[in-house]
Amino acid sequence: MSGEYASPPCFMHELEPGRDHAPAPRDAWADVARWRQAERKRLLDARLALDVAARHDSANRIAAALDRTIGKTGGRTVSSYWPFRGEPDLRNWSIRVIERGGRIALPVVIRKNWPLEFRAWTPGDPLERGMWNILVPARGPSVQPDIVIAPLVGFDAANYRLGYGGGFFDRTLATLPRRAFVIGVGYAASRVATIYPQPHDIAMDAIVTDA
Ligand SMILES: Nc1nc2c(c(=O)[nH]1)N(C=O)[C@@H](CNc1ccc(C(=O)N[C@@H](CCC(=O)O)C(=O)O)cc1)CN2
Ligand SMILES: Nc1ncnc2c1ncn2[C@@H]1O[C@H](COP(=O)(O)OP(=O)(O)OP(=O)(O)O)[C@@H](O)[C@H]1O
Repeated sequence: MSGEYASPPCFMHELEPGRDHAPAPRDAWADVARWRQAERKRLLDARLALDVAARHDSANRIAAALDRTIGKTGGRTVSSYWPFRGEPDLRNWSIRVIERGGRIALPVVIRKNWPLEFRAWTPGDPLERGMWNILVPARGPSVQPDIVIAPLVGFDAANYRLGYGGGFFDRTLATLPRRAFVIGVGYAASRVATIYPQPHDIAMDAIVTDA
């Protein structure tokens, strides 16, 4: 199901045609935040309804598309992710990156409202349960990725990403000491017309899906 017909945030009715200037929406962010919350739920429910075979097939297509988008990963550090809540499983792809001479890092939540840390990971390294029970490397150096893969709940035509709502990737990308190439990864069915981007939202350099 596509997201094209989802209802817009409440303030949209204020943008009447024929006005020479639209009034500044009152507390537009509160309306957008409410809309995003409902949209996340709709998109996550749709994603969790996919069966295992469909998800597996999608992950393979995404892995192939990532290879085309990134090219050679030898000598480069790629931030991947440990999948949860129906995200495409890129763990085998991540291992292949290492086999081809690249490095893999995984994002670690240090605390809420704080940038993520990226921690180096190779197969066999011990993992522990971090925030929201996501598995993260138990130790290992903090590294700066050249390429950041940001799993998405939704995305739009201008490459803006909707995540779980913690603001972690936006906060992290805003403070990276060195610019990275940022790729939003998810299912083609997670596309919406717009996520109503806000000043804090940072567009992805590319979106990779199973389409
Ligand atoms: N696999 C994976 N790992 C990841 C991310 C991700 O998107 N995918 N992250 C990408 O950022 C970070 C974790 N971000 C998360 C942000 C919010 C929630 C979450 O469940 N939030 C609650 C609401 C909490 C609140 O608003 O206070 C919820 O939805 O019920 C989970 C993970 C780091 N690791
Ligand atoms: N650079 C930033 N500095 C301070 N606050 C930020 C920054 N980026 C995002 N936030 C805050 O984070 C909150 C969540 O933002 P948003 O709805 O865009 O989350 P999201 O992109 O879906 O989440 P995530 O990146 O964790 O997957 C908002 O309240 C927003 O103001």
